[in-house]
Amino acid sequence: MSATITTGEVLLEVQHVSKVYEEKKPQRGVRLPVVLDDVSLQIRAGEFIALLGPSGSGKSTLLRILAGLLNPSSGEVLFKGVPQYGPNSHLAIVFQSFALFPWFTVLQNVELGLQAQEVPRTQRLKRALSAIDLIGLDGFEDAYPKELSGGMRQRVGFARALVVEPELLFMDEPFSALDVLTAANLRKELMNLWQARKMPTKAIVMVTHNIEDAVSMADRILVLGADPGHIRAELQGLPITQRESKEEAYTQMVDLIYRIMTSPHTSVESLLPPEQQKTQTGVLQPPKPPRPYQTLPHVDIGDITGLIELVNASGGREDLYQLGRDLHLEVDDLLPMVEATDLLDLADTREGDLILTSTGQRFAEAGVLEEKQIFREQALARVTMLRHIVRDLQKDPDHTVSEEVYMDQLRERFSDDEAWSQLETIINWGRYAELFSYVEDRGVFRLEDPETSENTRS
Ligand SMILES: Nc1ncnc2c1ncn2[C@@H]1O[C@H](COP(=O)(O)OP(=O)(O)OP(=O)(O)O)[C@@H](O)[C@H]1O
Repeated sequence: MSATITTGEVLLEVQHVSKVYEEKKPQRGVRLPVVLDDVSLQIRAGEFIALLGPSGSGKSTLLRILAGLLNPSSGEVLFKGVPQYGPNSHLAIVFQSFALFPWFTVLQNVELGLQAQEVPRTQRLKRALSAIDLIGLDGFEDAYPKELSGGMRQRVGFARALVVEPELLFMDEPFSALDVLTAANLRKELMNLWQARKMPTKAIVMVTHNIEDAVSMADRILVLGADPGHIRAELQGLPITQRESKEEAYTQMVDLIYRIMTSPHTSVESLLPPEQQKTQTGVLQPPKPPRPYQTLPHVDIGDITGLIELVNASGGREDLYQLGRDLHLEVDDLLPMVEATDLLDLADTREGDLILTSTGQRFAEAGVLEEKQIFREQALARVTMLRHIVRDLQKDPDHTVSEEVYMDQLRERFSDDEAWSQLETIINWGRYAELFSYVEDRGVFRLEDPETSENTRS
């Protein structure tokens, strides 16, 4: 699927790119997950693109493939129509973690960007000083990174990227390690430089977790979906004059993206207001069908309880965007919690709202013991592997079963890491529901009281 809503010269593109991370030592029976599946994207001169998507949807992988830091497993990367292999010298990246050398000064860190290009010493110095000046670091040339605040360090990150005068600037969550005010300040300055064309960069691509960053900065917003990673929706950004939180169009756009991201299995088209369906969107992919097996969101019970209680306090229905704000959570952190409440049939999502079911309402109003009882009933009814573990424990003469039995099943469906995470969530939920105990050093599940758990037999 290709970009369709912008018109400048195509600088960089990926065509039908897929990615599977090969293991150094492949293990038999372990499934290698497809991280990106048939992604095509064009980056055009003059545009600022934001890549949004749930955690694990492959945003950083896509950015690294575009930058030539990672090879796709299939598909092509083209720079101005020419196939690319290896790092692209026409672009620079700013990372979340700043990635500065602590033993070099600000000036030396910025100059480093030019050393690889073999720019003569005097020119290097001139260009580094001018990048330092541009990004507001004047006076800090001789300081070491440890003497600088997070915001100033990230400025060094920007100066080091801009000193090479890249045609494309990539940013991987550039503001997420900064406090709110510092991030807002740097964001504003960057946008001023970009909009006033004070930097030589022709296009910017930013990976972000923050919907508001995307809406306030980007000309085009790509929302990735997961399992496997793909471009789910392409939305035209707002005109610059409407990119402020007091504007109605801004609130509507943020709300729409929230709705898209919190409804991973709903067609984006059905979430769009009719007037937007034709005018403001490009590619809209039908949702990937849910996996034919269950995937548990990794969420603590306390978070599920807190979310349900908060929605109950708002009368049993609350806007997801508002919930994210109340809980100070990015959509990526809210999404697994919403999925968990949906999986346990405690709440449903509809039109961007989270609505408690009658069981969810009972759960919110219950005391601790009853809450646990409801959780146990819901978990047994809805979580297949928990039900299987309890059934196997009841059948076993010692009421003990090894975790390996379930890890073998999980490894057939998930990567090794994800299989362990799935098991960990099953253990947490099962322990809370008092369905079994888990003996960590032996890696076994045990039925504490086979008599009382008789009623859980399925
Ligand atoms: N070097 C690697 N080797 C193996 N798997 C990897 C590697 N890097 C990333 N992955 C896996 O690829 C998937 C996508 O990761 P990626 O970091 O691209 O996603 P993302 O959308 O940027 O996630 P996040 O928002 O959490 O940073 C994840 O499941 C991750 O575990």
